Amino acid sequence: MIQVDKLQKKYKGKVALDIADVTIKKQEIIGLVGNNGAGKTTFLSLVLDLIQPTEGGVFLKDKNVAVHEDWKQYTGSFLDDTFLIPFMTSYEYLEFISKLHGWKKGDLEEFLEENKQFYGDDFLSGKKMIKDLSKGNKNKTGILGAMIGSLDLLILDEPFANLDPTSQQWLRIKIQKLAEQGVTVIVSSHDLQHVTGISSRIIMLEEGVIIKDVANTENTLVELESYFGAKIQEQTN
Ligand SMILES: Nc1ncnc2c1ncn2[C@@H]1O[C@H](COP(=O)(O)OP(=O)(O)OP(=O)(O)O)[C@@H](O)[C@H]1O
Repeated sequence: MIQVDKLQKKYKGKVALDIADVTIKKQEIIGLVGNNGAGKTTFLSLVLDLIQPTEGGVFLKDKNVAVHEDWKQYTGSFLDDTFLIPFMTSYEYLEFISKLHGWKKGDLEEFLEENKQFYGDDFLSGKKMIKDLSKGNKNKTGILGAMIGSLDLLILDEPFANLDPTSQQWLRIKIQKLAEQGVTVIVSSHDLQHVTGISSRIIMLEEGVIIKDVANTENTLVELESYFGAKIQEQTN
């Protein structure tokens, strides 16, 4: 599904990301972890062709994302508020995205009915523009927008942040269901509980380099917590 080939991104000569080679298979749920500045968003931005690599490339279904556009048809993503349209209501935004994917009104209504536990009654029927929504409801709008279309790949940056506990649980179940249906998922998160709760594989970045790439097992959460905990010791010593 995803092939990363000698991917490097430098900002003013300083390496932000340097990944020699990574393959992500269909239906994997990748939990991308790492401290602030580790390179997670840089990696996701390169996969989504939002920034240009200094070297190498990302291939989705064997096609370089920087050269071909096919991947846009089957890739849903939400990295941050810049993906939203601030002067639209949530419904207008989702309707806009659904039209881009060739959905009819009935398709959107069905999608909303299927996912209605994720949003409150007044969330989609309200007249509030996205710019006036709470941070959590903005995130819900972006996450729902990312799930519209014939998804083969879903990419979410910090999706659990600002969501209430019920919505966080809903999202965990939803991501796992999507993977069961054949979707490949990459979730970047600082929330180790959530990320190990859903992922099949954990990739850890540090200073732009992959330092861990392991199957997620029952011990992974404890291992990650002790790894990041040890950083405090290193900093205080
Ligand atoms: N536009 C930019 N110009 C210069 N440096 C940048 C730019 N974007 C990112 N960087 C640098 O690249 C490195 C990786 O940043 P990135 O945002 O990918 O990290 P991250 O793991 O997503 O961090 P966080 O957890 O804080 O979101 C950091 O050193 C950051 O300062």
